[in-house]
Amino acid sequence: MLETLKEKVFRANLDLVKHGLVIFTWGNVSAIDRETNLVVIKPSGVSYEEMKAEDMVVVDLEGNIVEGKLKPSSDTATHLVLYKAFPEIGGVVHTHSTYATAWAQAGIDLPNIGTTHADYFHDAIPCTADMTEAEVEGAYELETGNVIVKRFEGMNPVHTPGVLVKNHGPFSWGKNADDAVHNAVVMEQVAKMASISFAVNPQLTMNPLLIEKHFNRKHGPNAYYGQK
Ligand SMILES: O=C(CO)[C@@H](O)[C@H](O)COP(=O)(O)O
Repeated sequence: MLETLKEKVFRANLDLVKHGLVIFTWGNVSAIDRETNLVVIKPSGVSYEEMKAEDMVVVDLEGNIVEGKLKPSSDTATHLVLYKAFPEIGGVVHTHSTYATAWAQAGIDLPNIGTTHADYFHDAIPCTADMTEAEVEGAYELETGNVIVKRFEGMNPVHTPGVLVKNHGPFSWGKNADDAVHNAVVMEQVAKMASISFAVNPQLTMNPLLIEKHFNRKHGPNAYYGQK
């Protein structure tokens, strides 16, 4: 079932390697079929070199395996929370990419201080709060999703398609798996740029007019970037 989506999710997982976002098996991509509400996700702990499209696992929104010989990603419950909370999204990515993870470990929001950031993320990329003992000792991956959703109260997940899970790493999302991977690559790049910028000048500023200009030129009703 969902063979086409399995192939897309498989290719998207390989793109994490292509773009230098993962070491070993440190990452995962999923996508949802909104007609059936079934999610396709990579198997846990399988090297990208050995992975095949038919290894992708199909689960329902409660995490039950609907099809697949292998165990789904250990982060599956987090992906599922995001699909339930953000009906606009179609794909989710988690990595331990170096610079975005470093910001997550630093425990602060990744500020919007450049047009590269503003082209894809309207706001600062938020960092979640510390997880409580109950959250860590409980259904950890489920609670990881819950702390992301709590951090996004009052925020638009389409305008800011990513988050830094404190002391863990980045999650990104998009309209499909490829879009989620694209946003994961941008998150890593703008985290790297911000790290260098702050090292050069800790007193950074950003023109709010540039944020609106750059975000709106790629998003929304009057977008004009590319061949639109
Ligand atoms: O965050 C982690 C581990 O801390 C995970 O992202 C793994 O690094 C990938 O796990 P699988 O998807 O292979 O289960």
